[in-house]
Amino acid sequence: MCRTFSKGKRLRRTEHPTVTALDRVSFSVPTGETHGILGPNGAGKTTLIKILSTMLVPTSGRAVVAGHDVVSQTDVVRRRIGMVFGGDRGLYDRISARQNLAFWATLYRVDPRRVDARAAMLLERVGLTDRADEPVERFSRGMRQRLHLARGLVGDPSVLFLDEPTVGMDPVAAREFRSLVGELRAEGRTILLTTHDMGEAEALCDRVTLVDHGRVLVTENTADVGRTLGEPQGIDIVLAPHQSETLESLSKLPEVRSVERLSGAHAFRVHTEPPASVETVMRWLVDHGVLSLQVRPPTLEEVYVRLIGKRGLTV
Ligand SMILES: Nc1ncnc2c1ncn2[C@@H]1O[C@H](COP(=O)(O)OP(=O)(O)OP(=O)(O)O)[C@@H](O)[C@H]1O
Repeated sequence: MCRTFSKGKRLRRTEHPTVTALDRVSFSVPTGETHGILGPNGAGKTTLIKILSTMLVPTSGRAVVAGHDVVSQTDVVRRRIGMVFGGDRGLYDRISARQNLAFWATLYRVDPRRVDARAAMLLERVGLTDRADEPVERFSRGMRQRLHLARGLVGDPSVLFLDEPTVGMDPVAAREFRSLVGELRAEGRTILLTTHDMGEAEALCDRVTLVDHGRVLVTENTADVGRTLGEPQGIDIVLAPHQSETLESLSKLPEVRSVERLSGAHAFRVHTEPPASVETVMRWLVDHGVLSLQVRPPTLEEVYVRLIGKRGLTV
């Protein structure tokens, strides 16, 4: 699937400057999977979600959601999906949480006799029953996001799109939100999540797709993505208090890229390069009396930074 946008004003009749937001993107998500779409600003994540949720049409190619084509079967797709955006879009501030949900339930053609019960059930589910009748403008970011999630669930969707749902939330609110997403995942809903938070992707996603410049770089199990790409593993070590010289010599080994201090006392993470040098460094550590050591796969963040990091801060 591809999607281009026209860029700025047309210069001459024949010229159509375009920006390619999605370039031959292809991947599939099995029913019941929580799938993360990761990539830097401008990679094409929102464009992808907009196409899959029928808000945009692809320039070429096709997309199927819940078994239905997003362009030719838009109405069916819309009845099966829910959307949750991060940020301030999509809620009416001056009316209450309950009124917001009743409004959306009506738009989703919920039976009018069941609208109140559905709103009450969703408010309970996202922990907002006590504040249900207050105007949304008084809500914190975390409460707004939980209301967003309730809104996304109004049509009881089998497929849920979450576009940076925890952006701007404090860590406690984000954790509560993730636990709600975990419950939805356990119910067997299919979830497509975009996020810049690698910890969030690691905690929630069965598989991830990394995109950059509108292209898919890799689709892989979250836990295996580093190994699949041959990313270097790390070695977590704990040194005895008298081993400061060992640490110094370790840092100077040609196979050691960096040594990172961990939170525990005398705990460090050794990053090796190339990947095959893990064994050499392990042997060196054992020979130098380091008894607490454990090889661990690269984190998603490490994989991301190595694949995309060089341009991760540019658009
Ligand atoms: N309506 C539009 N008109 C013109 N260009 C657009 C439009 N929407 C997106 N683009 C361009 O398409 C590319 C992909 O944008 P998109 O918003 O999908 O990226 P993203 O990965 O969601 O970024 P972010 O993480 O910042 O939200 C960018 O170059 C962007 O400028």
